[in-house]
Amino acid sequence: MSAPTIVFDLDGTLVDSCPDLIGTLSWLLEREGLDPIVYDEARALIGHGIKPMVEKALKLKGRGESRDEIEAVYERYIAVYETRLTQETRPYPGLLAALDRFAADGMILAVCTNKIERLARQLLDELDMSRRFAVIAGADTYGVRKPDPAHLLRTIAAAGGDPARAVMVGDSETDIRAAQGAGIPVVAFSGGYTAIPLPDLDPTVILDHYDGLPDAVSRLLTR
Ligand SMILES: O=C(O)COP(=O)(O)O
Ligand SMILES: [Mg+2]
Repeated sequence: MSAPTIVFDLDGTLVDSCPDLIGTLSWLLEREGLDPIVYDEARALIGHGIKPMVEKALKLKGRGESRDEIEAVYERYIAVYETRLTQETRPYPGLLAALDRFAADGMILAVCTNKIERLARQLLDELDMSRRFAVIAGADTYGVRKPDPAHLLRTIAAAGGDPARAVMVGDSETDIRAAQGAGIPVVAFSGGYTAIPLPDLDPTVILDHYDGLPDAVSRLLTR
C-alpha cells in the first residue's frame, strides 16, 4: 500500500501571496492609466491563474476587449511579478510545522496549482520549500487545470500516490471542485481567497488554522 498523499494548492493555501499578487496588479493598473482596484475585490480574482486574474481586472475597468491586449498586459504583469514573488509572500502560520509532521510520518506531499509551473517552483525555491514536495504541478504541466479533476489525479500519479489514500488542501472553488470530481476528501483553509463562501462549496472540512491540519488529515484518511 502506498503512503498517503497530501496535495496542496499554492496561493492562499501554502502561502499568503495576496500582497505580491495584488501589489503587482495595482502597479499594472496604474501603468495602464486605469483606476485602482479595491483590495477585497482583487482578492476574489485569485484562484484561476494569473491570466484570468489580469483579464477580469481589465474587464472590471472597461478594458481587455481583444486577446492581443490581454496577452500584452499579462506579459507586462509577469515581467514585474517574477521579480517580487516573495517580497511579502510567506507561508501561513503553523504550515511548516504541519509539513514537518507529515514528512516524519512518511507521507507524500505534492503541489497542484493554477500558477504556471515555472513561477510556482521559483516562488517555493525562494522560500526554501520546494524540497518538501515530490511533485509541483502547475496549470501548464499537464495541459489541464483545476477545477478539472485530472489536474489533481495526474499530480497524485506523478508523486507515486494512490487517489484512494489522498487528501486535497485548498482555499477556493477550483480546489474543492477538483477534489470532489476526483472523489478525494478536501480540507478548505479559511485563511485564503475565495469568491464563494466556503460552506456553499461543501468541502469535507473547513479549517481556520494549520495547527489543526495533522488531526484533520488523519481523520480523513481513516474514515
Ligand atoms: O494564481 C492563481 O490565481 C491561482 O493559484 P492557486 O491555484 O495556487 O490558488
Ligand atoms: Mg488558491
